[in-house]
Amino acid sequence: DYIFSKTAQRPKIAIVCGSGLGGITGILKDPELISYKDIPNFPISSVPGHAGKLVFGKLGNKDVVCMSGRVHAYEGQPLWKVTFAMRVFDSMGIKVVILTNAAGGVGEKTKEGDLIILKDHINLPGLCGFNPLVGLNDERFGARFQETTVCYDKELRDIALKMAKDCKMDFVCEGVYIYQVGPTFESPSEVKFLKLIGGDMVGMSTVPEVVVARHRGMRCLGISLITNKCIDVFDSNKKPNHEEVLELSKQRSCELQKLISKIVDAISLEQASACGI
Ligand SMILES: O=P(O)(O)O[C@@H]1C[C@H](O)[C@@H](CO)O1
Ligand SMILES: Nc1nc2[nH]cnc2c(=O)[nH]1
Repeated sequence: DYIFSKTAQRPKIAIVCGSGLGGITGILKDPELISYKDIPNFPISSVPGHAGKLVFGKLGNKDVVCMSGRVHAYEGQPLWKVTFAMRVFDSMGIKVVILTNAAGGVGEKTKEGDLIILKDHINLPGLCGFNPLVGLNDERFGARFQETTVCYDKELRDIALKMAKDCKMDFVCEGVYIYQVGPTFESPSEVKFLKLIGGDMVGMSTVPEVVVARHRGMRCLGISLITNKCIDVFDSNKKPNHEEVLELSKQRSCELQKLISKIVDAISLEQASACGI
């Protein structure tokens, strides 16, 4: 109610901006900003590169809302707060959520600067009991047992790959994202393990949000920017750090904005509602 009292825009598409990836808010037409701190109960990020505002506006010919800044579990927030925005989006009538993140490349398939469309994820903490759907379930908001066979909408993934091909972006492909809570970056042995279990990239966000968004029936598309290669050799002098993550995000932000704009243009919202999702 608070959000709708502040804007007359009624978007059906939400975009969650990962670390340093909030630049897309700068290309929205007729932007209207709402600070997280003014929205009742909305959690505020403490991480550099996560601004803390909802920005409504037009991307091409469609209304969207961008979440510039997200909270992560490693900030000490419970998962219901980490995923709170998904419940807000659902009550606003959002049908499609595009989630971006900065991630470390795990396998040979990824290199710095690649944009990887999430084909699937491994919810490592979820498998060990740290899942946003743990707790009493209110059937009005989704089933007790949520299936996760296709978390990342096939039609949206195909659109993303086609748009990347049309734009000759040869650094875009699909991959599997592993969620770990953080805030530690991975040790070399952990990287070997992540590779072994089938991950292409690893990050500290997105998956809890997607689990809740799917529980609410919203269609999801995930895009990882590979900001660094995870280090799987012992005694390396190279160390991952948040500054290099933000630097790479800055360098690739134009391409990511272009890709998201094309995807949003190509999304058919009519088709989405015709499928009942
Ligand atoms: O919000 P995202 O997943 O883009 O943020 C990543 C994970 C950590 O928050 C941070 C590490 O540099 O970037
Ligand atoms: N877990 C994790 N998250 C990241 N976000 C950006 N780079 C990384 C990384 O190497 N590991």
